[in-house]
Amino acid sequence: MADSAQAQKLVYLVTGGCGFLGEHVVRMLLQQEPRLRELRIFDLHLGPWLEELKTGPVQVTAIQGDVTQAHEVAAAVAGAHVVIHTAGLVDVFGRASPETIHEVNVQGTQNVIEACVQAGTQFLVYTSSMEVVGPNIKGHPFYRGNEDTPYEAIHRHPYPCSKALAERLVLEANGRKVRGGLPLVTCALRPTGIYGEGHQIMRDFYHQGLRLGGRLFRAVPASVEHGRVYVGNVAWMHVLVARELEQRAALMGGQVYFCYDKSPYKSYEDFNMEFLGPCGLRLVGTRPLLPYWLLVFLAALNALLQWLLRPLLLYAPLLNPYTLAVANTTFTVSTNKAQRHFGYEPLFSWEDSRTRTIRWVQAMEGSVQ
Ligand SMILES: NC(=O)C1=CN([C@@H]2O[C@H](COP(=O)(O)OP(=O)(O)OC[C@H]3O[C@@H](n4cnc5c(N)ncnc54)[C@H](O)[C@@H]3O)[C@@H](O)[C@H]2O)C=CC1
Ligand SMILES: C[C@H](CCCC(C)(C)O)[C@H]1CC[C@H]2[C@@H]3[C@H](O)CC4=CC(=O)CC[C@]4(C)[C@H]3CC[C@]12C
Repeated sequence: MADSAQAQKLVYLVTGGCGFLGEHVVRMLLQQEPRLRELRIFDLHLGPWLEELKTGPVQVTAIQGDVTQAHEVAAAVAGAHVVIHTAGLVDVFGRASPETIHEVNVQGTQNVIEACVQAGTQFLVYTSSMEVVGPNIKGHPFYRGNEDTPYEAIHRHPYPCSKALAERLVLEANGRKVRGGLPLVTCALRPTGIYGEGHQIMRDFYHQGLRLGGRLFRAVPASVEHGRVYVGNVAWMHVLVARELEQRAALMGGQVYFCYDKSPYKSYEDFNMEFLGPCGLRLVGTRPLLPYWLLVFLAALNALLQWLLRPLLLYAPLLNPYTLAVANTTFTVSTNKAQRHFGYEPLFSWEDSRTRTIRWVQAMEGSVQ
């Protein structure tokens, strides 16, 4: 794939290319992959920003489609050299049913794999998640762990269950013969909590803080550490993996990689304050304002209300037993596997990542709904 005769010859498909991560992957590919001839962006909802990309040297093809529809996926994959599958239903708040989450995340991924096999597409990069590992339902900490750290991964929530199943499908598909007889080469990337421009939960916290007079109230002890990674670095890692898969198929095929960078380990809330603080918000309390037992009670109450109200309306607050457990469990990654296997170094320093995210939050001020 790398020789110069193939300059500007490659066709890439990015599923979920209009999502938070997907948009960064799309823009990163256009900046960092000189061999691109055509970039296909497949998503349930296409963004208007795609129009501006269509004037460049690379053919940008927007495809409105649904990963649960095998024929739509097959049509999008036909003729592609590489597929980056980021599309997924990211729902830990109970907005979608467990069946829908399974259908999109698991069946959708199976459809992508089958489409690659049928079309003769040899390289598949899958966006998995740290949630495939944990935190588990027992709340065991994962402290500075790497891809080989033993951890009891037990899930009940539909989102991590679906990501774990989908990741397994992708890894098991490595080596399958695609049309033409060559082996499929697959790889799964596991971001920790992604942040950066376009991050919906950061947006929600910002607006909540504004509504509360510039304050947010601490709910999680500062001692609980969370792994976070800048969206630009996650996108860069996808681009690099896609680029290196052919040359290093024997090493990288069937492997998982955590997505990491130099972002500091902090609690979820303290980390968010790195951006929201310079935008005028304050985190009140050095300890959680409410005792943990009360949060557990409120989370359970929210779950009950969600269930009771479901026939009438969708009640999906941030606090539920699952998000409380995740937010209260240390999960941090310390690894250099991506660096060893394909030379990954973060493209954005922590200072750059922080500045970019702050600028994005500040730009929102003018457009507060
Ligand atoms: N946001 C985070 O912190 C993390 C996200 N991930 C994974 O990264 C991937 C991208 O997540 P985000 O960008 O945060 O979410 P997102 O919701 O912003 O993006 C997902 C995209 O997939 C599209 N999509 C959903 N259902 C679809 C369907 N049936 N057919 C076609 N497209 C569909 C959506 O329209 C959206 O554009 C997901 O696979 C998620 O599991 C992994 C770790 C952390
Ligand atoms: C919503 C949580 C923060 C609010 C907690 C409360 C209500 C007590 O104040 C978020 C805390 C941790 C987040 C998750 C984490 O970053 C890992 C994730 C990985 C993914 O693949 C998807 C998203 C998420 C599950 C993320 C979701 C929000 C949190 C639970």
